[in-house]
Amino acid sequence: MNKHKKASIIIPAIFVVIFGTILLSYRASIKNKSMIPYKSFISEVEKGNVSEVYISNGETLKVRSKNGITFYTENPRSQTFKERLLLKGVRVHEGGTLSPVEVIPVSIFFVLMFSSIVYFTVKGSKGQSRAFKLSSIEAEPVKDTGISFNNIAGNDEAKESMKELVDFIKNPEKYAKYNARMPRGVILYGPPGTGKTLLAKALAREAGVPYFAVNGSDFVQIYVGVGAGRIRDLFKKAREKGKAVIFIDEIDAIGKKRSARAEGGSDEKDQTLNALLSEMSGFKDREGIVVVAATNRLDVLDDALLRPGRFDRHIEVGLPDINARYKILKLHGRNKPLGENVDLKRLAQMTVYFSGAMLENLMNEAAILAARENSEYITMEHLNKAYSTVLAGAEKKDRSFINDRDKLITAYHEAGHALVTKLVSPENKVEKVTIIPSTKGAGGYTLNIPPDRIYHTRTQLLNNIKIALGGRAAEEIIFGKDEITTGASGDIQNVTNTVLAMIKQYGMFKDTGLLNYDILESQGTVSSGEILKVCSSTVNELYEEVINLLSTNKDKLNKLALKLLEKETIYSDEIDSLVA
Ligand SMILES: Nc1ncnc2c1ncn2[C@@H]1O[C@H](COP(=O)(O)OP(=O)(O)OP(=O)(O)O)[C@@H](O)[C@H]1O
Ligand SMILES: [Zn+2]
Repeated sequence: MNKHKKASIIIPAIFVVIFGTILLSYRASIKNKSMIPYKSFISEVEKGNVSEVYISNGETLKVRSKNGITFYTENPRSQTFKERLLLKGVRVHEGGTLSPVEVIPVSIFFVLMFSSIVYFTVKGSKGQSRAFKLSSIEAEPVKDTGISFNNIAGNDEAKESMKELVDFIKNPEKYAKYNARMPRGVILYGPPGTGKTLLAKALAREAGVPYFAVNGSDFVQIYVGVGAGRIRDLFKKAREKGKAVIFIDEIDAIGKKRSARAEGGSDEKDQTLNALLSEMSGFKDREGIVVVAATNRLDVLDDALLRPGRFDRHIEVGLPDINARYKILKLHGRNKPLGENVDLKRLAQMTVYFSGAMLENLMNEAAILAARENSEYITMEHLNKAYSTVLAGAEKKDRSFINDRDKLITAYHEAGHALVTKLVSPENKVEKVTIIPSTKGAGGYTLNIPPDRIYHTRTQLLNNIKIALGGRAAEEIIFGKDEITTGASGDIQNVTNTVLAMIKQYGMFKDTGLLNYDILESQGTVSSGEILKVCSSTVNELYEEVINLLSTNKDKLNKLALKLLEKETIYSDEIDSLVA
C-alpha cells in the first residue's frame, strides 16, 4: 500500500518535470531564435520600424515590427522607456507577459498537471490503485492454441520431455495418490526461433487446458510493486480456470542472477521474482498448473528459480540438424504449391545453423516471390533467392558460422573427442556427437560416464584429460600446428581443473606428494612454480600420447568427421560401428 502512495506522488511529479521542461525549452527556443540586442532594438525604434512592444517585469520584452516579425530584446526597466516608445508612435501593451502562442502550452501544462494530481490522488487513495489496473497485462487465456506436437518438427528430445508433462496436467490425482511431486515449472532454453513457444502451446493443447502467455519484460516496471502485483494477478486468473499452462517468455527479464544485476531497480525485480517464486511454491499438488518459461541462456538465471519445486526441469531446445531441418522445411512446405525441381533435402544441406523460425521465413519469402511473379509453383529459384534474403537478414554472428571451413574444423574437433573416448575408455558410451552449436559452445559430444562409482581412479582422471585434449589434437593432426583454433578453450579449462585437483587435493603425483596444496598455499609455504611444472609436464605428455593415438587411427578420425559433416549429429550406434 505504501508503495502505491509513493507512486501517486511520483507520477504527477514526473508530469510536472516533463511539461515544465517542455515549456521552458519552448520558451527558450522562441527567445533564442529572435533575440536582438537592446541597442539594435532602439535603432529600429528610431527608424520607425517597430509597431508594438509588450512591456513586462520579465528579463525580456516582446516586440513586433511593422512588417509583422516578432522578436525579443532585453528589458531596460527604465522609467522613461514607455514614454520614449510612445513618442515614436509605438503601441505599448503592459502586463502581457505571455503571448497567445505561449498561453497554449502553459495552459495545457496546468490542465494536465492538475488533472493528473487529482486522478492519482483519488485513485491512489483506494488502496490497490486502479491506475495500475489500467496497465495490468492482458493475460487472457487462449482456449486452444491450435498448435499440437505434430506442428513441431525435430526437437525430438524436447518434445518427449514435454509430452511427459501432459499426463501430469491431465491426471494430477494419479500422481498425488503416490505423493509424487508434480513438476511445477519447466525452463526451455536455447537460441531464438527454435520452437520454445510452440512447445508450450502444444503442451496446453495436448493437455486440453487454457494457455496464458506473458513476456518477462511486461513485469519490469518503474514502480516498485507493480510487477509483483501483475504476477499475483496472472496466477489468480490461472487458478480461476483450474488447470492451465502459463508461458513466460524471456524469463531472464525478471529472473537474472541477483549478483549480475545493476544496482538500480533491483528492488523491483527482486519483488517480482519473489512473487513468482512464492506463487509457484503455493501450488497444491493436485492443481494441474504448469509454468513454462523460456530463455536464450540458462546460466544467467538466478539459482532460486532453478531449485526443486520451482523450475526444476530444464529442457534444451537447440538448433535443428540437417535431418530436423528437412522435416521443418517439409512441414512448412506442406500447404504450399512446390514445383518439381524443389529439392528440400538439398535446401536442408544449405541451411546449416538456421533456426526453425529462419526456415519458416525462408519458405514464406519464396512463396511471396512466387506470388509476385504469378508463378504457378514455388520453384527452387525462388527458394534460392529467398535463401539469400533470409541469410542477409540474419544476425552477423549467425552468418559467420556458415562457413565450410569452420564446419570442417568443428567436425574434426568433435570427432577427436569421440574417438579418443572410444580408444582410451571403451566402457564409456558416447551418446551423441554434433557439430550444431549449443548454448555450451560450437559443437558438442555427450558422454555417458558409468555413474555407479563413488571414486575416480588415477587412470580414469588421466583418461578424462586425454579425452578433453582429443579435440585440439585432431585439429593439429589434420590442419597443422599453425592452424589450431580457439575452439579448445573450454577443454583446456577442464584439463586445468582436473590436473590441479589431482595435484592439490588428491596427491596423485610423486613430485608433489601426498599434500593438500590449498592448505600449504594459505600458509604461504609453497610457490606455484613447482605445481606449474608438474601440471604442464603431465599435460604435455598426455597430449603427445593423444597425438600418437589419433595419428595411428587417422582413418577412423576421417570417417567420423566426414559422417559428422554429412549428418551433423550422429548417435552411439553409428559412432560404435564407425570406430569398430
Ligand atoms: N521445430 C520447429 N518446427 C516447426 N516450426 C518451427 C520450429 N521451430 C521454429 N519454428 C517456426 O518458427 C516460429 C517461431 O518459433 P517459436 O516462437 O516457437 O520460437 P522460440 O524458440 O519461442 O523463439 P524466441 O526465443 O525468439 O521466442 C514458429 O512459429 C514456427 O513457424
Ligand atoms: Zn572440445
